[in-house]
Amino acid sequence: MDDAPHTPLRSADEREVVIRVRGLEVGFGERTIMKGLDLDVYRGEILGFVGASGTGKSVLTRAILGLVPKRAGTIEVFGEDLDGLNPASRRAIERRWGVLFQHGALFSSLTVKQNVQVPMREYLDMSDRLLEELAMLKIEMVGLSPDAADKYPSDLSGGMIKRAALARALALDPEIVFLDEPTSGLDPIGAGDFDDLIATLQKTLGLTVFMVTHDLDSLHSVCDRIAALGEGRIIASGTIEDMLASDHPWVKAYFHGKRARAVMAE
Ligand SMILES: Nc1ncnc2c1ncn2[C@@H]1O[C@H](COP(=O)(O)OP(=O)(O)OP(=O)(O)O)[C@@H](O)[C@H]1O
Repeated sequence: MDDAPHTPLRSADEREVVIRVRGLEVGFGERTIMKGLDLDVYRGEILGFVGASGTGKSVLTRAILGLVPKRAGTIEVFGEDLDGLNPASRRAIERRWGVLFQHGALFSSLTVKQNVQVPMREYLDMSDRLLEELAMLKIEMVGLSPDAADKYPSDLSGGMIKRAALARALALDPEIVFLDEPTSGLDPIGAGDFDDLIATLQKTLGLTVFMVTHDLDSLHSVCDRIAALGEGRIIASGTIEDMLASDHPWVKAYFHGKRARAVMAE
């Protein structure tokens, strides 16, 4: 195993790049979902990832996480090429990210606290007392009351499930969190509260957040940068102002559409 400290990847303007994707190609059978896709994610930013339904936002997220195979290209996380890692180094990288999948994906037979403890039990060797304390800390961190800890997912509201899933994603103090449509299914107030929570955690913990979202409110209120996926690659990226200035027809329709205008007017 290569234990030498890695020199962080830097962008041209000296920002640290925590995820670098180059020339990525992913497909299933005869279908190519993305090809020649390049993307940089910078440390400490909230990157909102948009694109029409079915363009491959979840597939890209899963490809970065190593859950779907790629046909070509490189994916570097924290400066390490994920293809070149032995299993121990790979686990060490995985410990440094947390994931909130689209539907929360909590284990229904486990309580909230037990769900939060799953990654802790897998990666950490600690006493039951410490596991208990750490899990309660994460539950509190996402704004759930202590009595939610012993509830089962079926006893929780949609917003509480998202928070519990976020607590589990934060279980190992990750540097990056991947959120796949975290506000889908929440009412606007619940979605706004969740956005505020993400923004607070990003500031207090210095998290890098990779967030797939259709939620224009989230894009406006919490994202530092936005990347749009279409035609199997990144068709536009930058601040909300950059997106508003884009000539790409889909980006234009999305950011200047009726719903976008309503959000801008708020
Ligand atoms: N395991 C798989 N096998 C075959 N096709 C797949 C697989 N996973 C995803 N796809 C296909 O890849 C395409 C992209 O799917 P993906 O879920 O990434 O879209 P998305 O941009 O996240 O969409 P949405 O916004 O609706 O969630 C879809 O056409 C989907 O059917």
